[in-house]
Amino acid sequence: MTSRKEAGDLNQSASTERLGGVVVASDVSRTAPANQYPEKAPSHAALRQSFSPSTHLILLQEVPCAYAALTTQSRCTPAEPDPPPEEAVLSIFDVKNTSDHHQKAMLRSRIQSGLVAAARTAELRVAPRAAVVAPKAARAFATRPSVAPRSAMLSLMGAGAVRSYAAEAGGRFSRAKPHFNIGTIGHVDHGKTTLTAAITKHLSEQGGGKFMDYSQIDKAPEEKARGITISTAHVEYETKNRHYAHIDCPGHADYIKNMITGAAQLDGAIIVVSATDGQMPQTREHLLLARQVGIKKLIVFINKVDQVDDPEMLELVEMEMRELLSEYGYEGEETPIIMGTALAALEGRDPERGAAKIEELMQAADTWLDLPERDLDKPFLMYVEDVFSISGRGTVATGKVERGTITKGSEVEIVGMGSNLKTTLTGIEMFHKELDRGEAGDNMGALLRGVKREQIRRGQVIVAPGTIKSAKKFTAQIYVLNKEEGGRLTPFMANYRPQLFMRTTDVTVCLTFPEGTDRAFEKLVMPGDNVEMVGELMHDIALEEGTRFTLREGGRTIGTGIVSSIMEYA
Ligand SMILES: Nc1nc2c(ncn2[C@@H]2O[C@H](COP(=O)(O)OP(=O)(O)OP(=O)(O)O)[C@@H](O)[C@H]2O)c(=O)[nH]1
Repeated sequence: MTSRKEAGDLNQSASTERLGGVVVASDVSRTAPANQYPEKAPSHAALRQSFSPSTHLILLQEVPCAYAALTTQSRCTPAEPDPPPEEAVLSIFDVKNTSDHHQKAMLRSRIQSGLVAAARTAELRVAPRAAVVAPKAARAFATRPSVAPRSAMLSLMGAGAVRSYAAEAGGRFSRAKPHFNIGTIGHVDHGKTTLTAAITKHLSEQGGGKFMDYSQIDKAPEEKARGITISTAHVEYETKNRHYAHIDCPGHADYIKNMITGAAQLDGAIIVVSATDGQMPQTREHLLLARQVGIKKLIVFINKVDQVDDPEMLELVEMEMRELLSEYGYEGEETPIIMGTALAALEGRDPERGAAKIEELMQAADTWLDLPERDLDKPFLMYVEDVFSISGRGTVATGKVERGTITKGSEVEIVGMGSNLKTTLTGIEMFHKELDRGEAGDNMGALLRGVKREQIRRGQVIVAPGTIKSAKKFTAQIYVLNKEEGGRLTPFMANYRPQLFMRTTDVTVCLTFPEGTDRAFEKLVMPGDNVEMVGELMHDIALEEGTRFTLREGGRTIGTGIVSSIMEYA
């Protein structure tokens, strides 16, 4: 058992991150003196001591095999497997003494993707406890657009609310206005969250939704302390013409993965650039990702103009943004660029550069950002993002409907990760309201008949039966990010194994050159290259021609790609 002192050391020197009240301890082995890795990881009880009693600690129970093997190798073992639910610890023991670079990178990616899943597991675990405290609390089962996972967790803990199904919450979702998924992207601290709050404030004054202040969007207290957004937050508002779901994408480099998942759901985006800094590395990276995830048009908001006195400086930022947009395949000359101050709009001062600019921004959104073709006529496909057990109702999977429509009572198939399970969709809900029909673009919850919680996982797809297959091997066109875009500094060769992120899933992929490639054994792929490669996945996922994905290694994005053909189905 680790002593209180050791646990305290761990608190200080291990890289601990706080995710909405959840403490994530990583690199625990780093706390040991060099060459003396702990024989055993600190116990749950020891970790518990090092954090305040009010901190919610959870355990990542589903330790991936590779991770388990590697932790053994580094002579760390996961924390006690089954601590009391409300006091579990998510302990991540990074590996210091494995020399296998690829395995290490893979491990890191797995850890990152495990965080959100773990937070969600915790959220479900606290639900029954909250129910005891407040049995009559408002019952609302939240799909993704209205409440971010992390904020949902906090509201569960704070207000004692319990997840339940929409039918119990009452009301029906209105489709009076066309729906648009918009988001704020851009470099860290350029003002994305402030702008999001300012938009809700402005529109709420015109009756277009509810004002969400900064702290409601940028929710967790820990996060406020660090001043960075960790998870994507979802907000809902309306203009005269449209209903918007808004995703505030985090700008911090560590959380690009979240941004990728968030950005993948965007129909259009507002790229926020601070007038003081101009474009920064993440401005470029987010632009590239926006293009790769199929966002056709953007609007630029040059923020913090109150801090720049020189009009020439503003002109320069605008000019550079237009050039950058063109460089990344956007219509640089025509794209609306609005200059203002989100903070002034939020604080209700300087109306000319504040509120008026938010109005201009939303008008540009209504007119410049085209409503996407919803692919309504194609066969139904939804990526599973979260899975919940709703007592008395059954299993609900949430996610974005990629294409097609679905009505209650339809047959569906769950595909990917070794599964092709047929079932019936018995309920659909969105924004806490029940619907008879779900359609492309919706973020919906799907109630599935006779499916156990363990039978469906994030990363699988729910589809019209027989319309997509799970694949293991494919060819793809890949763009490898260069140094300026935050990519690798060095080239890689065949058999490179980064982590492939696609919509709600990630899996290790082995990249080789297509058959017949001249001198493939010595061929190098340089940062900045565009290259055709063959990818073989560690496990199968639903794939088809045109599927886009992102490649990451060691916590950073190294490339993006698009599937050009399927070579082998699962
Ligand atoms: N002077 C001034 N400050 C602003 C303005 N907009 C935002 N800020 C400040 O800039 C800082 C960062 O703003 P955020 O909205 O948190 O930035 P963000 O892009 O969401 O940052 P991350 O969530 O960390 O990616 C905050 O201190 C804001 O108060 C503005 O128009 N003028």
